Amino acid sequence: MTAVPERPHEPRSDVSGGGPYQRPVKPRKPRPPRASATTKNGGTAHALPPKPTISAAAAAALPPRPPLPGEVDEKRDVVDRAAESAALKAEEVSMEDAAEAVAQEDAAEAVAEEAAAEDAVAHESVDVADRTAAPDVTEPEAVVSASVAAEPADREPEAAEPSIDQLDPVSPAVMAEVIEQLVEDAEAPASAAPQAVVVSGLTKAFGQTTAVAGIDLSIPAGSFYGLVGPNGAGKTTTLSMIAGLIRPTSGSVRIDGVDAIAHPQQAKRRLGVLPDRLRTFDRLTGRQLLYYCGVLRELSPAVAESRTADLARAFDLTDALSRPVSDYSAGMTKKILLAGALIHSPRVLVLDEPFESVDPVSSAVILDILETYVAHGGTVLLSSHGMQLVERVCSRVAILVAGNVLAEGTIAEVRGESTLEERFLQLAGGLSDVEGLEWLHTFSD
Ligand SMILES: Nc1ncnc2c1ncn2[C@@H]1O[C@H](COP(=O)(O)OP(=O)(O)OP(=O)(O)O)[C@@H](O)[C@H]1O
Repeated sequence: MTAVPERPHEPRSDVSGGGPYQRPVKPRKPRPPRASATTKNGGTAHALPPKPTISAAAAAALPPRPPLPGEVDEKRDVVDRAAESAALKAEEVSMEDAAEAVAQEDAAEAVAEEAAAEDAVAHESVDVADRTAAPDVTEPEAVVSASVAAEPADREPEAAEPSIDQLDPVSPAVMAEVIEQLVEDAEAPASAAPQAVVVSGLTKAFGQTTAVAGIDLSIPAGSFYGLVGPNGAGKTTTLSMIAGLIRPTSGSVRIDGVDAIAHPQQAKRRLGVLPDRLRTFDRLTGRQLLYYCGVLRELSPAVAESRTADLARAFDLTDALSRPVSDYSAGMTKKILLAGALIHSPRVLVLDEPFESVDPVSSAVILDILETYVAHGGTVLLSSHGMQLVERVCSRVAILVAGNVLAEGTIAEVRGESTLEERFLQLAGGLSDVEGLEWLHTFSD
């Protein structure tokens, strides 16, 4: 609730008893008919007259405007917004405040009537008197009316868009509060970048084995994110939970804002997945496999066929498309499955060891495809044992050891003064003890 500043009342004796009161000389105009309008808070209120007609004495009976925010050296646009907000706040003042404002208007009206009686000008009407008699005078708009009445007589003519000088006065305390909030908003950092994948407290236990021990990860949209760790650290388990291939023991996974556990189908629509173990429908030919990957992801048959040809060309698999996938090499199988993960152009790619077994030429092609995909807003989350590759292509990395995230951040943050590999070795426990293998040097033949 906002208090309207108290306004001193002009004693009537000043007007009628030969005091300093001077009768206004400004000619009064007939009052224009009132129009009805709907207020912002749903009530019906009369629109303000274009310019209130009030005597100079009545105006003098009301206090001067409070200082405007521009006087405290705020930025002009902040001030404009503050003034607008303050005007809105002024509409929200209570009924008592409105009544008080009306009482002040009454005083102004009495002054004007007194002057009119003295003048014996019967045809002159005092505009404010009519307004006070209006039944909706306690509507919030009425407060604004009273405020307008307090404007100095030499104000510029009202424009369609009021200038800052024409805005209604509000309490300095309210104004200060609004300004403070606006300045806070202006200084607040831009909202954080959207996250493609967010996992919280993610845990997976296989019997007595805790593969993933309650990890938190946030993967920004449009980033190339690396998950590294020694064998058995929990990388595949983590990626499998994110991809919806296995159910977490506890914790949550959100894909592009979708709760992947509550709404797995919606989440999976946004994902392209290259699983670790290359289990697939390997009795199908490469062409059939890609076609079915496409139509299962709701592509039309024509689009699925066309993209199959594009991907086969990119991955150098065109000649192999007619052969059963069971006949493919490990690297070829990896590539056809990667093509299958890409065919529906998902927002997020979850790739478990995408470069494992892939020759350098194909690796370069895959990298090129993925970097372009990320440059266009896609997100890649991959696991890899290739520290140099991760260091080169990823923007962020997490080091997972024994189911826990031991380091996470940008590549520079995680590696510090060392290389990523050195940092990895420090966190993963360094080189294992090779003592006890002397027998290996005594050849059996
Ligand atoms: N289906 C399963 N049943 C039982 N234990 C499992 C299963 N899958 C994984 N584990 C165990 O969970 C732990 C993490 O395995 P995971 O495959 O996630 O590790 P990883 O980091 O991917 O290892 P690598 O680098 O060797 O692929 C291991 O101890 C593993 O034995």
